[in-house]
Amino acid sequence: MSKAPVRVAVTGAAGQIGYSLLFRIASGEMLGKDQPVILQLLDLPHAQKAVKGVMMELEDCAFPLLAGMIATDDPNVAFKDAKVALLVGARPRGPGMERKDLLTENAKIFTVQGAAIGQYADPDCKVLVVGNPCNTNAYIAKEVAQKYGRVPAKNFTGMLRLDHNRALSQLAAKSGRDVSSLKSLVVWGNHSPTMYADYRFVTSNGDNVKGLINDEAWNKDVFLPTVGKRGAAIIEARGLSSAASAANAAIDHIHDWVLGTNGEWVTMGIPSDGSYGIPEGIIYGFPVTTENGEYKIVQGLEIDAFSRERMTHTLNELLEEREGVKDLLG
Ligand SMILES: NC(=O)c1ccc[n+]([C@@H]2O[C@H](COP(=O)([O-])OP(=O)(O)OC[C@H]3O[C@@H](n4cnc5c(N)ncnc54)[C@H](O)[C@@H]3O)[C@@H](O)[C@H]2O)c1
Ligand SMILES: O=C(O)C[C@H](O)C(=O)O
Repeated sequence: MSKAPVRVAVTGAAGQIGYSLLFRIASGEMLGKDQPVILQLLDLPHAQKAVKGVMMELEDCAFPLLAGMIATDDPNVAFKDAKVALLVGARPRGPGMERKDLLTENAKIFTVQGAAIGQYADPDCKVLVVGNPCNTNAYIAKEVAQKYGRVPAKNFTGMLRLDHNRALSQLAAKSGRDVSSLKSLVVWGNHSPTMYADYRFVTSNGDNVKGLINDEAWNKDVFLPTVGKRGAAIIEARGLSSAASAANAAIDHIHDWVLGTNGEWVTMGIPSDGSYGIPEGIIYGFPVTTENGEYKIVQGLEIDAFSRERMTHTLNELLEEREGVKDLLG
């Protein structure tokens, strides 16, 4: 018997990430090749015509798993009964900006959408915030949604997966090992240049990759800055922020959360439970494994002095961002 369709809400549906994302969701790459989906597309009133154009293209793909779609400018309609919500719609940064420069402009979007999710989404809705600064926007949506007591705080996540994937590619290139052989990477903290891509535990076919590379200066002077500043490098090269790779990371994040990682680690930005000394509730990149639709933080990792310093640095930035949105949360 075929499965019942799952409602997937996507905001910013007329944007550049939306254009890479929607076709892959509809083709089954996110929730599985046997899972029909109904797309609930949110964008601003002036973008509705463009959303209709994207829907025409989706129709023209004749995806067998696309069981329906709606377009709306009303968050309460877009999130109704959604089991997955991808919060992409927000202003992207331009050259010379940091992601946190978007905070005041984009933060209000996530108070409205957090309230809509809290009231109307499926109580088990899995929420991924992509719009920047994504950790703090996820924090805002989570806090606002908690006022309604329906969708639990743990369901609000931010996207660190693009950083994780970027780091994997850099490590594969440096070590000469296949990207698919690399296991146990984590990117701690904020989706910003302060993030800490920690390759100390990475293995490839049983070999420790840090040992294989054996070049501490490369870690500090090349790897960490390359991963941390990759978003800016793409803006500089393309004149626009990353889109296809961001959509790909969103697909990976939800795919693994829903369908499981078979014991392997991925990085998710999740509300801290206090693990590794990160204050409870902050949305922070952690190593997780997932099973049956639930994530679990990988525990017991040794945190050396260098790592602690980097983890605290990125935490401090998140604490500052939280302070910056305090008034919005009342
Ligand atoms: N977390 C990450 O790794 C990551 C990666 C890439 C981009 N991003 C962020 O994703 C966001 C979207 O990027 P993009 O390139 O698709 O931008 P874009 O400008 O191409 O598209 C954004 C879309 O969002 C819509 N929008 C704006 N406000 C909205 C609202 N309140 N409700 C619904 N829709 C709204 C716009 O009309 C537009 O269609 C940006 O904030 C960008 O910085 C995050
Ligand atoms: O860097 C940006 O502003 C876009 C995105 O967050 C990225 O990392 O590519």
